[in-house]
Amino acid sequence: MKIGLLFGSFNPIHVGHLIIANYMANYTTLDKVWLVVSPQNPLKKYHDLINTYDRLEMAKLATDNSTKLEVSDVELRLPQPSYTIDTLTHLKEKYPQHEFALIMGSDNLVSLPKWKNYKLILRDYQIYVYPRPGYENTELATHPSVTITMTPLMELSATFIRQSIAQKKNVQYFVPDIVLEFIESKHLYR
Ligand SMILES: Nc1ncnc2c1ncn2[C@@H]1O[C@H](COP(=O)(O)OP(=O)(O)OP(=O)(O)O)[C@@H](O)[C@H]1O
Ligand SMILES: O=C(O)c1ccc[n+]([C@@H]2O[C@H](COP(=O)([O-])O)[C@@H](O)[C@H]2O)c1
Repeated sequence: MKIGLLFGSFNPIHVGHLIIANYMANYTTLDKVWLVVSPQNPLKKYHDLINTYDRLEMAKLATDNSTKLEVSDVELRLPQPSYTIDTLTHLKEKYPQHEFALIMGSDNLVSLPKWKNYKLILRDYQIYVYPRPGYENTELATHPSVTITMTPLMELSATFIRQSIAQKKNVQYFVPDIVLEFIESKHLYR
């Protein structure tokens, strides 16, 4: 099977993530998309990063009724911070029957040269990129491993959702109802 990997902190998962993942699983040659929950992003310093298990649980709840989206906890068992090349190497060994590809926004394609062993990533993996406003121009866009898609976008971020919850704003529809129920029941991001 050809599996697209969408890496993220998912702090929390929101409809922006789900729209991208579902588009990639249905409108490209990918068969499935795995949302890989990163315990610690190597390039981000959070002060409000909640427990990895709660982030994982919300991602699972959000994708429970999908046949094409799955959640992977593989990075919980790997050294931190989570370097994508290391996770890819691990997955390739563990699932030799699958072909793995990467999914990322054009913002990440611009910063890809800062990632660990990025040349190896480009050499060995296909990358499906969705455009993000302000990040249209990067020479990597024409790299043979890169496919630029026409994904519909929803400019929403987990940062905005966390801040909104802290300000007691109603974030219904930014996250699936079941995720909102989880956040409220555990008093997250207050
Ligand atoms: N609204 C969105 N549309 C498209 N891609 C998104 C959107 N929000 C996040 N992404 C992408 O999803 C992946 C996982 O993102 P991440 O979990 O860091 O979410 P985030 O909303 O950007 O979080 P934060 O605001 O906490 O930094 C990243 O590749 C990121 O670029
Ligand atoms: O491997 C790296 O060097 C590397 C550097 C920065 C980010 N990443 C991965 O990219 C994912 C999305 O990053 P971000 O900054 O858009 O949230 C993150 O969860 C990491 O798995 C990976």
